Amino acid sequence: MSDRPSPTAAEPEEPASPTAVRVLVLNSGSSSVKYQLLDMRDGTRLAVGLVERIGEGTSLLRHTTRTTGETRERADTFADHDAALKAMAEELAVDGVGLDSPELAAIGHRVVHGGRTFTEPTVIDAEVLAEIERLIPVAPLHNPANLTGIRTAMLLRPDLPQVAIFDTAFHTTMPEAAARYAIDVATADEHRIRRYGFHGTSHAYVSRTTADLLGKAPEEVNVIVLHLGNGASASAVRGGRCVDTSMGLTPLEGLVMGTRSGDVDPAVIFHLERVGDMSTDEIDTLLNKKSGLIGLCGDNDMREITRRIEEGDEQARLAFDIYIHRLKKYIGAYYAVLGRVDAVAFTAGVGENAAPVREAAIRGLEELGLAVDGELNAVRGGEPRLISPPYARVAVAVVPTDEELEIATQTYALVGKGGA
Ligand SMILES: Nc1ncnc2c1ncn2[C@@H]1O[C@H](COP(=O)(O)OP(=O)(O)O)[C@@H](O)[C@H]1O
Ligand SMILES: CC(=O)OP(=O)(O)O
Ligand SMILES: [Mg+2]
Repeated sequence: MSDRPSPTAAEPEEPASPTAVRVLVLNSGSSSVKYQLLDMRDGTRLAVGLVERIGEGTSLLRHTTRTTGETRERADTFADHDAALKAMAEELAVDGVGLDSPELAAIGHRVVHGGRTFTEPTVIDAEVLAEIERLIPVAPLHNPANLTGIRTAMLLRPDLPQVAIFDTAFHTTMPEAAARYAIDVATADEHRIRRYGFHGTSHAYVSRTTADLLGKAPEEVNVIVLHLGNGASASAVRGGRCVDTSMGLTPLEGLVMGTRSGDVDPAVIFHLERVGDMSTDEIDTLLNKKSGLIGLCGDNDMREITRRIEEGDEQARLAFDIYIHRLKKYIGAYYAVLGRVDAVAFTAGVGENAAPVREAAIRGLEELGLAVDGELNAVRGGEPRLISPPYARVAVAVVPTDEELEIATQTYALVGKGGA
Protein backbone atom coordinates (compact mmCIF):
# COMPACT_ATOMS: atom_id res chain seq x y z
CA MET A 1 0.00 0.00 0.00
CA SER A 2 2.74 2.45 0.98
CA ASP A 3 4.35 4.79 -1.47
CA ARG A 4 7.37 5.17 0.81
CA PRO A 5 9.33 2.73 2.93
CA SER A 6 6.90 2.23 5.77
CA PRO A 7 7.99 3.06 9.28
CA THR A 8 4.80 1.47 10.65
CA ALA A 9 4.67 -0.86 13.59
CA ALA A 10 8.24 -0.19 14.73
CA GLU A 11 9.05 -2.03 17.94
CA PRO A 12 9.33 0.04 21.12
CA GLU A 13 12.90 0.29 22.28
CA GLU A 14 12.16 -1.33 25.59
CA PRO A 15 9.29 -3.65 26.42
CA ALA A 16 6.81 -2.17 28.88
CA SER A 17 7.28 -3.33 32.42
CA PRO A 18 4.75 -5.84 33.74
CA THR A 19 3.33 -3.16 36.03
CA ALA A 20 2.89 -0.67 33.19
CA VAL A 21 -0.85 -0.95 32.70
CA ARG A 22 -1.92 2.63 32.00
CA VAL A 23 -2.19 4.54 28.75
CA LEU A 24 -2.58 8.30 28.43
CA VAL A 25 -4.51 9.35 25.32
CA LEU A 26 -4.07 12.82 23.85
CA ASN A 27 -6.32 14.38 21.22
CA SER A 28 -4.68 17.74 20.50
CA GLY A 29 -6.69 20.28 18.53
CA SER A 30 -5.56 23.73 17.42
CA SER A 31 -6.70 25.44 20.61
CA SER A 32 -7.67 22.51 22.82
CA VAL A 33 -6.37 19.25 24.22
CA LYS A 34 -8.64 16.40 25.26
CA TYR A 35 -7.02 13.71 27.37
CA GLN A 36 -7.88 10.48 29.14
CA LEU A 37 -5.86 8.21 31.38
CA LEU A 38 -7.01 4.59 31.18
CA ASP A 39 -6.17 1.44 33.11
CA MET A 40 -5.91 -1.17 30.37
CA ARG A 41 -6.62 -4.14 32.65
CA ASP A 42 -10.31 -3.27 32.55
CA GLY A 43 -10.58 -0.03 30.57
CA THR A 44 -11.28 2.08 33.70
CA ARG A 45 -10.89 5.80 33.06
CA LEU A 46 -8.72 7.14 35.86
CA ALA A 47 -8.99 10.71 34.61
CA VAL A 48 -10.72 12.59 31.81
CA GLY A 49 -9.95 16.17 30.94
CA LEU A 50 -10.07 19.02 28.51
CA VAL A 51 -8.05 22.21 28.15
CA GLU A 52 -9.83 24.79 26.00
CA ARG A 53 -8.85 28.14 24.48
CA ILE A 54 -5.09 27.50 24.65
CA GLY A 55 -3.21 30.68 23.67
CA GLU A 56 -6.40 32.78 23.67
CA GLY A 57 -6.03 34.74 26.91
CA THR A 58 -8.01 32.88 29.53
CA SER A 59 -7.86 29.13 29.07
CA LEU A 60 -9.96 26.65 30.97
CA LEU A 61 -8.91 23.25 32.24
CA ARG A 62 -11.64 20.83 33.29
CA HIS A 63 -10.39 17.66 34.94
CA THR A 64 -12.54 14.80 36.19
CA THR A 65 -11.21 12.02 38.37
CA ARG A 66 -13.43 9.15 37.34
CA THR A 67 -12.72 7.05 40.42
CA THR A 68 -14.32 9.63 42.73
CA GLY A 69 -16.35 11.50 40.11
CA GLU A 70 -14.87 14.80 41.31
CA THR A 71 -14.46 17.56 38.68
CA ARG A 72 -11.98 20.39 39.12
CA GLU A 73 -11.88 23.50 36.95
CA ARG A 74 -8.99 25.87 36.56
CA ALA A 75 -9.02 29.12 34.60
CA ASP A 76 -5.49 30.19 33.71
CA THR A 77 -3.43 31.63 30.88
CA PHE A 78 -2.00 28.64 29.05
CA ALA A 79 0.03 30.30 26.33
CA ASP A 80 0.69 27.09 24.40
CA HIS A 81 0.28 23.30 24.42
CA ASP A 82 3.40 23.00 26.54
CA ALA A 83 1.75 24.99 29.34
CA ALA A 84 -1.56 23.14 28.92
CA LEU A 85 0.03 19.69 29.12
CA LYS A 86 2.10 20.69 32.14
CA ALA A 87 -1.13 21.74 33.87
CA MET A 88 -2.68 18.39 32.92
CA ALA A 89 0.37 16.64 34.42
CA GLU A 90 -0.11 18.59 37.66
CA GLU A 91 -3.78 17.59 37.87
CA LEU A 92 -2.90 13.94 37.30
CA ALA A 93 -0.24 14.17 40.03
CA VAL A 94 -2.85 15.55 42.48
CA ASP A 95 -4.89 12.40 41.84
CA GLY A 96 -1.84 10.21 42.52
CA VAL A 97 -1.68 9.05 38.89
CA GLY A 98 1.10 11.38 37.72
CA LEU A 99 3.01 11.10 34.47
CA ASP A 100 6.13 9.99 36.35
CA SER A 101 4.39 6.78 37.41
CA PRO A 102 6.03 3.51 36.35
CA GLU A 103 2.51 2.27 35.67
CA LEU A 104 2.28 4.43 32.55
CA ALA A 105 3.01 2.18 29.55
CA ALA A 106 2.67 4.66 26.71
CA ILE A 107 1.08 7.84 25.43
CA GLY A 108 -1.32 7.38 22.49
CA HIS A 109 -1.91 10.32 20.16
CA ARG A 110 -4.74 10.93 17.73
CA VAL A 111 -3.14 12.02 14.45
CA VAL A 112 -5.61 13.09 11.81
CA HIS A 113 -3.69 12.66 8.53
CA GLY A 114 -1.38 9.70 7.94
CA GLY A 115 -1.59 9.73 4.14
CA ARG A 116 -1.03 6.26 2.67
CA THR A 117 2.14 5.74 4.63
CA PHE A 118 0.55 4.81 7.93
CA THR A 119 -1.93 1.97 7.90
CA GLU A 120 -1.29 0.78 11.46
CA PRO A 121 -0.68 2.19 14.96
CA THR A 122 2.90 3.46 14.86
CA VAL A 123 5.57 4.15 17.47
CA ILE A 124 6.69 7.72 16.85
CA ASP A 125 10.32 8.43 16.01
CA ALA A 126 12.04 11.26 14.13
CA GLU A 127 11.10 9.80 10.75
CA VAL A 128 7.42 9.47 11.73
CA LEU A 129 7.39 13.06 13.03
CA ALA A 130 8.83 14.27 9.73
CA GLU A 131 6.17 12.40 7.76
CA ILE A 132 3.31 13.83 9.88
CA GLU A 133 4.82 17.26 9.28
CA ARG A 134 5.03 16.65 5.53
CA LEU A 135 1.27 15.96 5.53
CA ILE A 136 0.36 19.36 7.05
CA PRO A 137 -0.81 20.87 3.73
CA VAL A 138 -3.57 18.23 3.51
CA ALA A 139 -4.68 18.58 7.15
CA PRO A 140 -3.92 22.22 7.96
CA LEU A 141 -6.43 22.42 10.83
CA HIS A 142 -5.35 19.21 12.52
CA ASN A 143 -1.80 17.88 11.91
CA PRO A 144 0.07 20.94 13.30
CA ALA A 145 -1.83 20.66 16.59
CA ASN A 146 -1.30 16.89 16.72
CA LEU A 147 2.46 17.45 16.23
CA THR A 148 2.61 20.05 18.98
CA GLY A 149 0.93 17.62 21.38
CA ILE A 150 3.36 14.84 20.47
CA ARG A 151 6.46 17.02 20.83
CA THR A 152 5.33 18.30 24.24
CA ALA A 153 4.51 14.79 25.45
CA MET A 154 7.95 13.62 24.29
CA LEU A 155 9.56 16.30 26.45
CA LEU A 156 7.43 15.32 29.44
CA ARG A 157 8.28 11.60 29.19
CA PRO A 158 11.16 11.08 26.72
CA ASP A 159 11.58 7.49 27.88
CA LEU A 160 8.02 6.37 27.06
CA PRO A 161 6.79 5.01 23.74
CA GLN A 162 4.64 7.63 22.01
CA VAL A 163 2.19 6.00 19.62
CA ALA A 164 0.32 7.62 16.73
CA ILE A 165 -3.16 6.38 15.86
CA PHE A 166 -4.20 7.78 12.49
CA ASP A 167 -7.72 8.87 11.49
CA THR A 168 -6.90 7.76 7.95
CA ALA A 169 -5.73 4.21 8.75
CA PHE A 170 -9.14 2.49 8.71
CA HIS A 171 -9.88 3.90 5.26
CA THR A 172 -6.75 2.56 3.55
CA THR A 173 -8.79 -0.52 2.54
CA MET A 174 -10.95 1.59 0.18
CA PRO A 175 -10.79 0.25 -3.37
CA GLU A 176 -9.18 2.48 -6.00
CA ALA A 177 -12.59 3.10 -7.59
CA ALA A 178 -13.69 4.85 -4.39
CA ALA A 179 -10.37 6.41 -3.43
CA ARG A 180 -9.44 8.05 -6.75
CA TYR A 181 -10.81 11.32 -8.05
CA ALA A 182 -11.52 11.42 -11.77
CA ILE A 183 -8.73 13.87 -12.53
CA ASP A 184 -5.60 13.49 -14.64
CA VAL A 185 -3.72 10.51 -13.21
CA ALA A 186 -0.21 11.95 -13.55
CA THR A 187 -1.19 15.17 -11.75
CA ALA A 188 -3.02 13.26 -9.03
CA ASP A 189 -0.06 10.92 -8.47
CA GLU A 190 2.51 13.72 -8.47
CA HIS A 191 0.65 15.56 -5.71
CA ARG A 192 -0.75 12.44 -3.95
CA ILE A 193 -4.27 13.67 -4.57
CA ARG A 194 -6.75 10.97 -3.59
CA ARG A 195 -9.49 10.37 -1.06
CA TYR A 196 -8.00 9.43 2.31
CA GLY A 197 -11.00 9.67 4.68
CA PHE A 198 -10.94 10.65 8.37
CA HIS A 199 -12.54 9.80 11.74
CA GLY A 200 -11.37 6.25 10.97
CA THR A 201 -10.83 5.32 14.61
CA SER A 202 -14.48 6.13 15.25
CA HIS A 203 -15.77 4.39 12.10
CA ALA A 204 -13.80 1.26 13.04
CA TYR A 205 -14.99 1.24 16.65
CA VAL A 206 -18.63 2.01 15.82
CA SER A 207 -18.93 -0.50 12.97
CA ARG A 208 -17.51 -3.24 15.22
CA THR A 209 -19.76 -2.26 18.14
CA THR A 210 -22.78 -2.25 15.82
CA ALA A 211 -22.00 -5.81 14.73
CA ASP A 212 -21.79 -6.71 18.41
CA LEU A 213 -25.18 -5.11 19.05
CA LEU A 214 -26.64 -7.28 16.29
CA GLY A 215 -25.02 -10.36 17.85
CA LYS A 216 -22.84 -10.89 14.77
CA ALA A 217 -19.15 -10.88 13.92
CA PRO A 218 -17.89 -7.77 12.06
CA GLU A 219 -17.11 -9.98 9.03
CA GLU A 220 -20.80 -10.86 8.73
CA VAL A 221 -22.33 -7.39 8.52
CA ASN A 222 -22.49 -4.36 6.23
CA VAL A 223 -22.87 -1.09 8.09
CA ILE A 224 -23.31 2.56 7.16
CA VAL A 225 -21.70 4.65 9.93
CA LEU A 226 -22.72 8.30 10.30
CA HIS A 227 -20.19 10.12 12.49
CA LEU A 228 -21.91 13.46 13.13
CA GLY A 229 -19.83 15.67 15.41
CA ASN A 230 -18.55 19.14 14.66
CA GLY A 231 -16.65 17.49 11.83
CA ALA A 232 -18.90 14.89 10.20
CA SER A 233 -18.37 11.93 7.90
CA ALA A 234 -20.17 8.83 6.64
CA SER A 235 -18.62 5.49 5.78
CA ALA A 236 -19.67 2.27 4.09
CA VAL A 237 -18.20 -0.73 5.90
CA ARG A 238 -18.43 -4.17 4.31
CA GLY A 239 -17.57 -7.09 6.57
CA GLY A 240 -15.47 -4.90 8.87
CA ARG A 241 -13.53 -3.15 6.08
CA CYS A 242 -14.13 0.37 4.86
CA VAL A 243 -15.15 0.49 1.18
CA ASP A 244 -16.09 4.17 0.92
CA THR A 245 -16.14 7.31 3.04
CA SER A 246 -17.32 10.87 2.55
CA MET A 247 -14.21 12.87 3.49
CA GLY A 248 -11.49 13.09 0.87
CA LEU A 249 -8.02 14.58 0.41
CA THR A 250 -8.83 16.72 3.46
CA PRO A 251 -11.64 16.67 6.06
CA LEU A 252 -13.60 19.22 3.99
CA GLU A 253 -15.42 16.92 1.56
CA GLY A 254 -18.77 15.25 2.12
CA LEU A 255 -21.45 16.02 4.67
CA VAL A 256 -22.55 19.46 5.85
CA MET A 257 -20.62 20.07 9.12
CA GLY A 258 -20.58 22.58 11.96
CA THR A 259 -18.37 25.08 10.12
CA ARG A 260 -17.33 23.20 6.93
CA SER A 261 -19.29 23.20 3.68
CA GLY A 262 -18.76 19.56 2.71
CA ASP A 263 -19.35 18.92 -1.02
CA VAL A 264 -19.44 21.92 -3.34
CA ASP A 265 -18.88 22.21 -7.07
CA PRO A 266 -15.10 22.87 -7.30
CA ALA A 267 -15.93 25.66 -9.74
CA VAL A 268 -17.28 27.65 -6.78
CA ILE A 269 -13.62 28.22 -5.87
CA PHE A 270 -12.59 29.53 -9.32
CA HIS A 271 -15.69 31.69 -9.37
CA LEU A 272 -14.87 33.26 -5.99
CA GLU A 273 -11.30 33.86 -7.16
CA ARG A 274 -12.27 35.39 -10.50
CA VAL A 275 -15.54 37.14 -9.73
CA GLY A 276 -15.50 37.48 -5.95
CA ASP A 277 -11.86 38.67 -5.88
CA MET A 278 -11.06 36.38 -2.96
CA SER A 279 -7.63 34.88 -2.28
CA THR A 280 -7.02 31.14 -1.92
CA ASP A 281 -6.54 31.56 1.82
CA GLU A 282 -9.77 33.52 2.14
CA ILE A 283 -11.69 30.82 0.29
CA ASP A 284 -10.04 28.15 2.46
CA THR A 285 -11.22 29.97 5.58
CA LEU A 286 -14.69 30.49 4.08
CA LEU A 287 -15.21 26.80 3.30
CA ASN A 288 -13.55 25.38 6.43
CA LYS A 289 -14.57 27.86 9.12
CA LYS A 290 -17.45 30.03 7.94
CA SER A 291 -19.64 27.55 6.09
CA GLY A 292 -21.70 24.51 7.05
CA LEU A 293 -24.31 25.14 9.73
CA ILE A 294 -22.61 28.28 11.06
CA GLY A 295 -22.49 29.81 7.58
CA LEU A 296 -26.09 28.90 6.88
CA CYS A 297 -27.68 30.14 10.10
CA GLY A 298 -25.04 31.57 12.45
CA ASP A 299 -25.04 28.58 14.83
CA ASN A 300 -23.02 25.38 14.61
CA ASP A 301 -24.51 23.69 17.65
CA MET A 302 -27.41 21.37 16.79
CA ARG A 303 -29.01 22.02 20.20
CA GLU A 304 -29.31 25.70 19.39
CA ILE A 305 -30.55 24.99 15.86
CA THR A 306 -33.35 22.65 16.99
CA ARG A 307 -34.33 25.17 19.68
CA ARG A 308 -34.55 27.94 17.09
CA ILE A 309 -36.63 25.72 14.79
CA GLU A 310 -39.12 25.16 17.61
CA GLU A 311 -39.46 28.94 17.85
CA GLY A 312 -40.27 29.10 14.14
CA ASP A 313 -36.88 30.39 12.92
CA GLU A 314 -36.84 29.93 9.12
CA GLN A 315 -33.08 30.33 8.70
CA ALA A 316 -32.38 27.57 11.23
CA ARG A 317 -35.02 25.39 9.51
CA LEU A 318 -33.32 25.78 6.13
CA ALA A 319 -29.88 25.00 7.61
CA PHE A 320 -31.33 21.85 9.18
CA ASP A 321 -33.00 20.82 5.91
CA ILE A 322 -29.77 21.26 3.93
CA TYR A 323 -27.90 19.20 6.56
CA ILE A 324 -30.50 16.41 6.37
CA HIS A 325 -30.74 16.44 2.58
CA ARG A 326 -26.98 15.83 2.26
CA LEU A 327 -27.03 13.15 4.95
CA LYS A 328 -29.87 11.32 3.22
CA LYS A 329 -28.03 11.42 -0.11
CA TYR A 330 -25.03 9.71 1.49
CA ILE A 331 -27.21 7.05 3.12
CA GLY A 332 -28.68 6.29 -0.32
CA ALA A 333 -25.28 6.34 -1.99
CA TYR A 334 -23.72 3.95 0.51
CA TYR A 335 -26.75 1.69 0.34
CA ALA A 336 -26.01 1.39 -3.37
CA VAL A 337 -22.26 0.90 -2.79
CA LEU A 338 -22.89 -1.90 -0.27
CA GLY A 339 -25.80 -3.56 -2.09
CA ARG A 340 -27.01 -5.09 1.16
CA VAL A 341 -27.13 -3.09 4.39
CA ASP A 342 -27.59 -4.67 7.84
CA ALA A 343 -27.42 -1.52 9.92
CA VAL A 344 -27.16 2.26 9.87
CA ALA A 345 -25.35 3.56 12.98
CA PHE A 346 -25.51 7.15 14.25
CA THR A 347 -22.62 8.39 16.38
CA ALA A 348 -20.71 11.43 17.79
CA GLY A 349 -22.21 14.56 19.39
CA VAL A 350 -25.08 15.10 16.93
CA GLY A 351 -25.63 11.43 16.02
CA GLU A 352 -25.79 10.32 19.65
CA ASN A 353 -27.93 13.17 20.97
CA ALA A 354 -30.05 14.78 18.26
CA ALA A 355 -33.16 12.59 17.89
CA PRO A 356 -34.71 15.02 15.32
CA VAL A 357 -31.67 14.57 13.04
CA ARG A 358 -31.95 10.76 13.17
CA GLU A 359 -35.69 10.84 12.55
CA ALA A 360 -35.44 13.26 9.62
CA ALA A 361 -32.49 11.47 7.98
CA ILE A 362 -34.31 8.11 7.93
CA ARG A 363 -37.82 9.42 7.16
CA GLY A 364 -38.99 8.39 3.69
CA LEU A 365 -36.53 5.50 3.36
CA GLU A 366 -39.07 2.78 4.28
CA GLU A 367 -38.79 1.22 0.81
CA LEU A 368 -35.12 0.59 1.61
CA GLY A 369 -36.16 -1.28 4.77
CA LEU A 370 -35.21 1.67 7.00
CA ALA A 371 -37.41 3.10 9.75
CA VAL A 372 -37.09 4.80 13.13
CA ASP A 373 -39.41 4.10 16.08
CA GLY A 374 -40.40 7.40 17.72
CA GLU A 375 -40.33 6.08 21.30
CA LEU A 376 -37.03 4.24 20.94
CA ASN A 377 -35.51 7.29 19.25
CA ALA A 378 -36.48 9.48 22.20
CA VAL A 379 -34.65 7.27 24.72
CA ARG A 380 -31.41 8.85 25.99
CA GLY A 381 -28.44 6.92 27.29
CA GLY A 382 -24.81 6.06 26.84
CA GLU A 383 -25.23 2.47 25.71
CA PRO A 384 -25.44 1.23 22.10
CA ARG A 385 -29.11 0.76 21.26
CA LEU A 386 -31.52 0.04 18.41
CA ILE A 387 -34.00 2.72 17.40
CA SER A 388 -35.66 0.85 14.50
CA PRO A 389 -38.96 -0.96 14.99
CA PRO A 390 -38.73 -4.77 15.20
CA TYR A 391 -40.27 -5.22 11.71
CA ALA A 392 -37.61 -3.12 9.94
CA ARG A 393 -35.36 -5.09 7.55
CA VAL A 394 -32.36 -2.87 8.35
CA ALA A 395 -31.37 -2.04 11.93
CA VAL A 396 -30.98 1.63 12.80
CA ALA A 397 -28.78 2.13 15.86
CA VAL A 398 -27.31 4.79 18.11
CA VAL A 399 -23.78 3.70 18.97
CA PRO A 400 -21.77 6.09 21.15
CA THR A 401 -18.26 6.38 19.81
CA ASP A 402 -15.22 6.03 22.05
CA GLU A 403 -12.20 7.20 20.11
CA GLU A 404 -10.12 7.45 23.30
CA LEU A 405 -10.73 3.83 24.34
CA GLU A 406 -9.96 2.68 20.81
CA ILE A 407 -6.73 4.74 20.72
CA ALA A 408 -5.71 3.38 24.13
CA THR A 409 -6.50 -0.21 23.11
CA GLN A 410 -4.50 0.04 19.89
CA THR A 411 -1.63 1.78 21.69
CA TYR A 412 -1.50 -0.84 24.42
CA ALA A 413 -1.72 -3.69 21.93
CA LEU A 414 1.41 -2.30 20.27
CA VAL A 415 3.58 -1.51 23.30
CA GLY A 416 2.03 -2.95 26.42
CA LYS A 417 1.42 -6.40 27.72
CA GLY A 418 -1.11 -6.83 24.95
CA GLY A 419 1.76 -6.64 22.44
CA ALA A 420 3.02 -9.62 20.49
N1 LIG B 1 -27.66 17.15 23.46
C1 LIG B 1 -27.34 17.46 22.22
N2 LIG B 1 -28.32 17.61 21.28
C2 LIG B 1 -28.01 17.93 20.02
N3 LIG B 1 -26.76 18.09 19.55
C3 LIG B 1 -25.75 17.95 20.44
C4 LIG B 1 -25.98 17.63 21.80
N4 LIG B 1 -24.78 17.54 22.41
C5 LIG B 1 -23.85 17.83 21.47
N5 LIG B 1 -24.43 18.07 20.28
C6 LIG B 1 -23.77 18.41 19.00
O1 LIG B 1 -22.53 17.74 18.94
C7 LIG B 1 -21.50 18.63 18.50
C8 LIG B 1 -20.17 18.19 19.06
O2 LIG B 1 -19.94 16.86 18.70
P1 LIG B 1 -18.56 16.13 19.05
O3 LIG B 1 -18.66 14.74 18.53
O4 LIG B 1 -18.26 16.32 20.49
O5 LIG B 1 -17.61 17.00 18.15
P2 LIG B 1 -16.04 17.16 18.02
O6 LIG B 1 -15.43 15.89 18.55
O7 LIG B 1 -15.87 17.32 16.55
O8 LIG B 1 -15.68 18.37 18.82
C9 LIG B 1 -21.97 19.99 18.99
O9 LIG B 1 -21.45 21.01 18.19
C10 LIG B 1 -23.48 19.89 18.85
O10 LIG B 1 -23.86 20.27 17.54
C1 LIG C 1 -11.00 14.91 10.86
C2 LIG C 1 -11.97 15.77 11.57
O1 LIG C 1 -12.83 16.38 10.97
O2 LIG C 1 -11.88 15.79 12.91
P1 LIG C 1 -12.76 16.65 13.92
O3 LIG C 1 -14.17 16.18 13.76
O4 LIG C 1 -12.18 16.31 15.27
O5 LIG C 1 -12.57 18.09 13.53
MG1 LIG D 1 -14.76 14.25 17.50
